Amino acid sequence: MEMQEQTAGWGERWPAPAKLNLMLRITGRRPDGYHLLQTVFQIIDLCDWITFYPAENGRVYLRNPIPGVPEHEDLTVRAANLLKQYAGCSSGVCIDVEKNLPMGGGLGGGSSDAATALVVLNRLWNLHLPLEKLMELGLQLGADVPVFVYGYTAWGEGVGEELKPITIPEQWVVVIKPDCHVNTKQIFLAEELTRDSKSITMRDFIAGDCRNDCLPVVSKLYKSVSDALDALSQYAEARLTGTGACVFAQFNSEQSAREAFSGLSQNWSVYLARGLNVSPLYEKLEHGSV
Ligand SMILES: C[C@](O)(CO)[C@H](O)COP(=O)(O)OP(=O)(O)OC[C@H]1O[C@@H](n2ccc(N)nc2=O)[C@H](O)[C@@H]1O
Ligand SMILES: Nc1ncnc2c1ncn2[C@@H]1O[C@H](COP(=O)(O)OP(=O)(O)OP(=O)(O)O)[C@@H](O)[C@H]1O
Repeated sequence: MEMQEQTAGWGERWPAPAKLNLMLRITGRRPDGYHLLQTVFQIIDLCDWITFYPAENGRVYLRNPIPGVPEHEDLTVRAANLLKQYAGCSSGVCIDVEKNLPMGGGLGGGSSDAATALVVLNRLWNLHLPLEKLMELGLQLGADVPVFVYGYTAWGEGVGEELKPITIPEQWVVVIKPDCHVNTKQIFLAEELTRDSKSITMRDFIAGDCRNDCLPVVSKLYKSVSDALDALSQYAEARLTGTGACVFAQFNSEQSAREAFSGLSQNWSVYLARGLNVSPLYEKLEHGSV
């Protein structure tokens, strides 16, 4: 029995879901240059999958490093090391990331990988850190990490770390990944970016105010993003997630989403997904063995 408790969860696949920013307003800028936002993060069912294996001598390493990302910079490795350092933990881990989410797409894949590492290793290493502490550690890795630790579709303010629950219909979505990587920093540094949007309420958002202030800058700099928006607009209202490059549209029925998906797949890299109110990571934690 004791043995089983020690090994449960190791060697299992844990989901790291993507998010969409259903709206994104920039309401100001902090003295350190970071932008103050209002956003709605919706978790979707497209996922990376992460497996953790015990490792000797406190080593933290990747089974398969992502091409182009040095191992020590990988967000899962950084998350594991941060957790070890904060908790004074001497355990090790070998991390296997099955990467499905496009990088630099505005879907938050790297951030979600980091959040899954924080939440699952907290359990596997028996650290018992509270969720708030994991969110705080996550924020040191990136502005999108806290929402994935939180694990619910949320209304976000601050730089995205002040989160409140919001329940949204779990609609079908079609996501296009244009063939470019958008550099988040470049967009936030752009002179022409609107930084003084008025704050809105959840009610304004639900009534249809879902502008993304990054859209004009991104579609001007990246033609393939504006082309993708045009293509998707033939089926439904198309929006940008985060700073892009991905664009998405919501559909009320699976059939209408599938029609758009098929129509677009010939010319675009497209994903069909479902909006969720609860992260699949938490579904697994509640029903799984850890
Ligand atoms: C655009 C969003 O995806 C919306 O969810 C996030 O705000 C961006 O989150 P992220 O990719 O985790 O970004 P980070 O890695 O924290 O930041 C990348 C760079 O973008 C700029 N940045 C980011 C977030 C923010 N609120 N203001 C900023 O000015 C900073 O220059 C930062 O160095
Ligand atoms: N495990 C990881 N998965 C993806 N990217 C990683 C990872 N570790 C480090 N990175 C780095 O982080 C960068 C951003 O990746 P990510 O997938 O989070 O982009 P994104 O979808 O644009 O995120 P966001 O919506 O947070 O801006 C990558 O280009 C890569 O250099």
